[in-house]
Amino acid sequence: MQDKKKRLRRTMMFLNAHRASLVKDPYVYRPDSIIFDLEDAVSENQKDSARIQLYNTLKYADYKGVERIVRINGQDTPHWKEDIRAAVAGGCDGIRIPKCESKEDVLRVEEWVLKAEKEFGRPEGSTLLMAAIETPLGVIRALELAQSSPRIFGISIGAGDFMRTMHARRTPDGYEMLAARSQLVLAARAADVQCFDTVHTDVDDLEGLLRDTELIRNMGFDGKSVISPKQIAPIHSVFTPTLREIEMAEKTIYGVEELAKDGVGVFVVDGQMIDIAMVEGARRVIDLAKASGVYRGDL
Ligand SMILES: CC(=O)SCCNC(=O)CCNC(=O)[C@H](O)C(C)(C)COP(=O)(O)OP(=O)(O)OC[C@H]1O[C@@H](n2cnc3c(N)ncnc32)[C@H](O)[C@@H]1OP(=O)(O)O
Ligand SMILES: O=C([O-])CC(=O)C(=O)O
Ligand SMILES: [Mg+2]
Repeated sequence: MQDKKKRLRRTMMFLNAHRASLVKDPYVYRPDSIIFDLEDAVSENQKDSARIQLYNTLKYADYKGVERIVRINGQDTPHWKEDIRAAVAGGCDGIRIPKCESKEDVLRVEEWVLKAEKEFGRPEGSTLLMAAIETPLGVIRALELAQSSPRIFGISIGAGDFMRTMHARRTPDGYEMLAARSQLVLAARAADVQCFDTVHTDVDDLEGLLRDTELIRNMGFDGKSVISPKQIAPIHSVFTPTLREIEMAEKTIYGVEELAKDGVGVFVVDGQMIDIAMVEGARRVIDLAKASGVYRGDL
């Protein structure tokens, strides 16, 4: 469970669960996770057929190890309980709960997930949850949501609904998102769960996508939702440690190990002061490099 919760999720690609052309083989684009959307990408009169298509896809398509998450409809709709049954019966890895505002929003979903696990003979507790935060109240209660259930592996910010409910406007610099992003990443780190950024809706704006991704990676986010395969490679490039970062991490780990024997606690590598406090960050760089498949060293 802990391994599943902590897996690499640099990109989580949304797709409309109703569109056969999208669900048939999206794993070929190698996102870290797929999010089958039953919520806003599916029109009201297609909800039932989207759910049936979702069940069949989860049950019969081999996604070659790519994680399969389902975004259910909101709890103010008549759909969410059936969404959970279809997702769990099909064997999804996790459920994304939209527009979360309180612990109860998560606990209600958890109750129905457990019922479905029992009904369809899935291992109890195996379906993970993530809380999507998309309103001011949700942002203020980010820590409560991040700590709401042992099934929670992460929280995410959704800019579309957040801008709507804040009466705010998106700008290229993203200042209007700064308070929410900061609050989310603080809550996620405090609760030891992952943190994901919102989608970049302009699929042709590579420059803006890279700027946003650099920003959220520097803030401590673990990944970003995407809406198009075009967005996967640029985001992975930002989240994959560079050769220089890997070399510096190795020098830090080996250096602290070696010099500690001689009673040296602080030293300089390439003009940079290194001390014991930097080892944890260096190990994280190596772990991310390993998970991203670019590490060739012995650590
Ligand atoms: C604010 C929110 O709530 S966001 C979450 C809900 N939104 C979504 O789920 C939208 C997901 N994205 C999509 O549906 C589509 O990318 C759209 C509608 C935005 C654009 O669709 P298109 O115009 O077909 O995109 P485009 O021409 O770039 O597609 C190129 C290829 O990538 C595929 N593709 C595009 N988006 C996706 C996707 N999300 N998942 C898998 N494959 C995709 C297309 O099928 C196409 O494949 P092909 O060349 O084999 O035919
Ligand atoms: O969570 C996301 O990025 C997509 C979404 O629902 C929103 O922006 O409202
Ligand atoms: Mg939304």
